[in-house]
Amino acid sequence: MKKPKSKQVRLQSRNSEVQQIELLEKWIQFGKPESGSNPLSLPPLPAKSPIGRIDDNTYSRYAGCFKFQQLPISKNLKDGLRQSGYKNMTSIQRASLPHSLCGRDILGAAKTGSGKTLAFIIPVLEKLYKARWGLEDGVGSIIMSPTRELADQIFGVLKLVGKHHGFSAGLLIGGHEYDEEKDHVNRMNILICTPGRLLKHMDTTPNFDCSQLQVLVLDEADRILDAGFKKEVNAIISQLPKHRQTLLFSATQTKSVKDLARLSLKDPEYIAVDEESIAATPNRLQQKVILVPLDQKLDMLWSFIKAHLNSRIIVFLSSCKQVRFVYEAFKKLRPGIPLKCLHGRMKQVKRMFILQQFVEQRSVLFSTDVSSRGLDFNKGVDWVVQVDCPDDVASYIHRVGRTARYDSIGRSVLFLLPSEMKMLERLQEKKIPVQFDKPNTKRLQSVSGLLAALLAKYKDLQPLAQRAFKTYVKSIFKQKDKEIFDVTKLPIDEFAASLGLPMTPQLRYLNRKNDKNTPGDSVLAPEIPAKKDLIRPKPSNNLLEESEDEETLDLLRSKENTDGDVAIAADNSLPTPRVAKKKKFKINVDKPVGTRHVFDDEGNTRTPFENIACTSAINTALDKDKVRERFDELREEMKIRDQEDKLLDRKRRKEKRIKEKEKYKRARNEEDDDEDDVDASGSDKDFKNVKRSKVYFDSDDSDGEMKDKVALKTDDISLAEQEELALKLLSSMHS
Ligand SMILES: Nc1ncnc2c1ncn2[C@@H]1O[C@H](COP(=O)(O)OP(=O)(O)OP(=O)(O)O)[C@@H](O)[C@H]1O
Repeated sequence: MKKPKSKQVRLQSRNSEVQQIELLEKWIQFGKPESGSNPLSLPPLPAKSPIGRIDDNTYSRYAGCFKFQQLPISKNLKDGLRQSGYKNMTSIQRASLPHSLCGRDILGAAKTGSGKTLAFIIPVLEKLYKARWGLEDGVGSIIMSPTRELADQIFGVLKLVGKHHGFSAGLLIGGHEYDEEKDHVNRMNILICTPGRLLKHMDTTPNFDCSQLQVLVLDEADRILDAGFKKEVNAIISQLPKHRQTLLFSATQTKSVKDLARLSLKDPEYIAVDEESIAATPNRLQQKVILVPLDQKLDMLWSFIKAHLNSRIIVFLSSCKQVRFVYEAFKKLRPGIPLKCLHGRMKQVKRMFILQQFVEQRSVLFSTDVSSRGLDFNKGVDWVVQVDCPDDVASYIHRVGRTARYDSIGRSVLFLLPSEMKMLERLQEKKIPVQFDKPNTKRLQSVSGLLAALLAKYKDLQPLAQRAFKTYVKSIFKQKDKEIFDVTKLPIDEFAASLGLPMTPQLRYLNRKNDKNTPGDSVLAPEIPAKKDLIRPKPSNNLLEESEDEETLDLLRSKENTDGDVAIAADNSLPTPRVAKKKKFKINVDKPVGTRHVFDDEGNTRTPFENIACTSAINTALDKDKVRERFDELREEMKIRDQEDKLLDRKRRKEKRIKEKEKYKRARNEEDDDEDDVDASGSDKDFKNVKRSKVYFDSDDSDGEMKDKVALKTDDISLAEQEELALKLLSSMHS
């Protein structure tokens, strides 16, 4: 067991810490680079020149130095860096650290894989060290990342290089136990978080206080500051003190004055180390663009995977649904290399597990843009394959940046449709050295036939293929950049066939009525049951495991579906599961639904009412008008009661829906508060909508049930009452 330090030893170490901080402060002040200067333009320090204090008033130069050991940073950090294998600084570290260590705000841009993480972790640790920050001081620094995986990775680097510092650090991301975080968050000095989760703590954790914040870091700053996170980030910033150091880093930096004004940066240093460089992407990255018709994309991908069975490959597709279909279908075709998939709808634990497996094993990872930013697979990715065109050049840069990191080599290939060739121009305009090639079709292996057979064999795959088809076309339809993404130029039918679909699902928003292959509305009309008559049974298959409910609901509640076309029409190619809705029970006083029959003297059946009313009438010669009058009265009475019942029913349904919504909100807050933190570019936005629709659907469903119950109840009451009233009527007539 470690012996507790004696009072004297503690005093000594405190004194030496104070002295070290004093020395560091003086050293930093002495060699402070001019604001706006570029430390990269300075010559390196002569070999074997002294480091730190030279004499009483002179210190060594640190701006322009090459080694971490030459920086005015604490011994603890130097030890941490050395033990983690970091010796020489990368360009972005050399350019930014002399400024950030002086406490200046930084707006840093450098290529992917160039070491930006250390460029912000070092000033964070040093600022708190020099302020002698302790447990009781609370949150001293916040590091925000757009995705959970990236936050986790930053946390790992912080733990590694900061292990000799005594700061407490916490990872606040969705998918973690919120209550556990809540208990510890107030004792954390450094928080690494996604915006949604941080805001949640700001809003709900008692005594959560960031008023003493010293340093705010936004990694992938352009992403965090874009529209997807705007609300959260504005709310967070409004709760942070203005007097702080702010560091913004990204490979594709924002220079928008509006964005920077939101952050109240003070004379920030603009550090763009690669501005002069020929390429905006890593030098050791070989980049290819190939022209692939839409209906050959999967053939090309399959052939590519078969030709690179001993590689680590990331395949980017545009949506979760694309990812799931291609992953499931290719898995069944067994290419001879492990396949994995990653998207924003997966549970956090599973996401982390998949990433871990991908690092450990040569495999193919099918992914959405959730893994396009910041992730550093330490064993290296051999290939980045972009099957679907990225939204823009920035997205391209981040995707290809998953390979060729630091000093390793890497290769990437982008599939472009003939209609997307404008993207090639855009890449070239941004100094991205891509080599354009025509694909080698001789080695192309066609999989569409195999996919069709798979779809016929595995019914689970059919809905996946349909969704992949529809989501892809819709994503192109929704793209703003029509110069690149033109849905009218897509060979829709060929594309559907290439996924193995026997018929092209209908896409009404494309107005393809005249298309031979896609039956128009009028042709489809008799085939399609009205939406109200359909209840899609929940698919019971293991392919639709995680978040399948949401997907099913998404399908049911998608815009297309609410418009009453796509989901149903699309199923024209498949046997549409039709389940008639339960009939609503209605009370008809004129024709009671009572099942009890009595027989008259001639053996004719009579309903209870007839029996009571008519027979009595015959026997007692009742006044028929009086009877009719009384019946009318009763009918009116029934109507009023029916009305009351309906109101009561509506009120109950409303209350139930509110309860459901509240329950959902609570659950959503706890589990997925930072859907926003994951890739707002589609997949995770989808997720939000889907989750929402789940609740509405659930409540609708239960409403449906309730309606039936109420109707049955009304029926029960009315039958009983009918009898009771009839008896009353009898007695009144007798009297
Ligand atoms: N000074 C250094 N010496 C050696 N390796 C380094 C150094 N700095 C960073 N690295 C390594 O380089 C790799 C990329 O670093 P990092 O993840 O910080 O890049 P990045 O610029 O943030 O990339 P991205 O833009 O994709 O987020 C990591 O594996 C990291 O360990």
